[in-house]
Amino acid sequence: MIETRGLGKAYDGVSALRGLDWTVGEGEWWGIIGPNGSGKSTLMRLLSGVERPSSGTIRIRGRHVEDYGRKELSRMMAVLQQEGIMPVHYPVREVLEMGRHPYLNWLGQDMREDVGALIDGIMEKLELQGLADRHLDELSGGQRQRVALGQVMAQEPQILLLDEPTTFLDIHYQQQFMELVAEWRKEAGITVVAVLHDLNLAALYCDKLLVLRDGRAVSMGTPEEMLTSERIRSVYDVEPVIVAHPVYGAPQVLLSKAALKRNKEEGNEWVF
Ligand SMILES: Nc1ncnc2c1ncn2[C@@H]1O[C@H](COP(=O)(O)OP(=O)(O)OP(=O)(O)O)[C@@H](O)[C@H]1O
Repeated sequence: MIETRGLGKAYDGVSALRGLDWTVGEGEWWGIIGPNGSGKSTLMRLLSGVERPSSGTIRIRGRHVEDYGRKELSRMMAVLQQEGIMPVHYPVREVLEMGRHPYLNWLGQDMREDVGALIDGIMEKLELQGLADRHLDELSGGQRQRVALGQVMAQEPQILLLDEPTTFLDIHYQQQFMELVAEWRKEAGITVVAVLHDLNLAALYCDKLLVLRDGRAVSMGTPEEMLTSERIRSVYDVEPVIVAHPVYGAPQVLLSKAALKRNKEEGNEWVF
C-alpha cells in the first residue's frame, strides 16, 4: 500500500529523516514510535505529500506520491493531527460535510448521491447527533476530536494518517478514539499509520511498530518484538519494566522511578 525507499528529509542540512526503507501492507495498522525529535512528524508530512523528500521515494499503490493530483490524493489519504481541527464557528454537521471536498465537481456537486445518508451514518456512529447544531468552538477538546474523526470518515480515504491523535484526550476519550478507528478499519479495510507517544496504546491497537531515533529506523516489527526492555531502554533512555497485558497479552511498559542522580563527576546518569 505504502512503500518508502531511501526516504530522507533534511532541513538546512540537518537530517530529520534518513534512508527509510519501509513497506506498509494493505489494511495494516502501523504505529510510529520514538523519542521527541526522532522524525515521526517529518515522516507523516512526507507521506501526506505536504513536504517533498530530500532523497528517496514514496509509492502509494505503486505510484509515486507526487504523481497524484491534490484531490486524488485526498480521496486516497486523510490526515488527522493531534489538535484535530481548529475551533471555528461552524456547526458540527457542516464540518463533517467539509470532508467531502475531494469529491465535489466544479459545480460543487458531490460524486455520491447519498451523501446525506453517509453523513447521518457517521453522526450516529460517533454519537454526534446531540451536537449536530452546536458549533465547533463550543465543544470540548475531546468532542472536537470526535468531530475531526467524523470529518476524515466523510472523506472516505483508504489510508488514514494520525499524528499523535490522543495527546489531548483523557483516558476515556483516548480509548474511545482508538476503538472507533479500530472499528472503522475493520468495516472499511483502511490502512492506518499513527504516530503515538503512548506505547501501551500502540501495543494494544497496532499490528506493527516502526521505531525511529535520530531520524533512523532503529527497528520494525510486531509490538511483542519491538517493546522489549533493552530496546525501550536504549531508545528512550529510561529503565522500563515490560509486563504482558493480563487480558490480551500485549506488552505494556511500566517505568521505574529514578532513585537518585549521580553527580557530574560520575557521569550525571540516572540511577534506578
Ligand atoms: N521545519 C523544520 N525546520 C527545521 N528543522 C525541523 C523542521 N521540522 C522538523 N525539524 C527537525 O527535524 C527533527 C525531527 O523533527 P520531527 O518533528 O519530525 O520529530 P518528532 O519525532 O515528530 O518529534 P516530537 O515527538 O517532539 O513531535 C528535529 O530535530 C526537528 O528539530
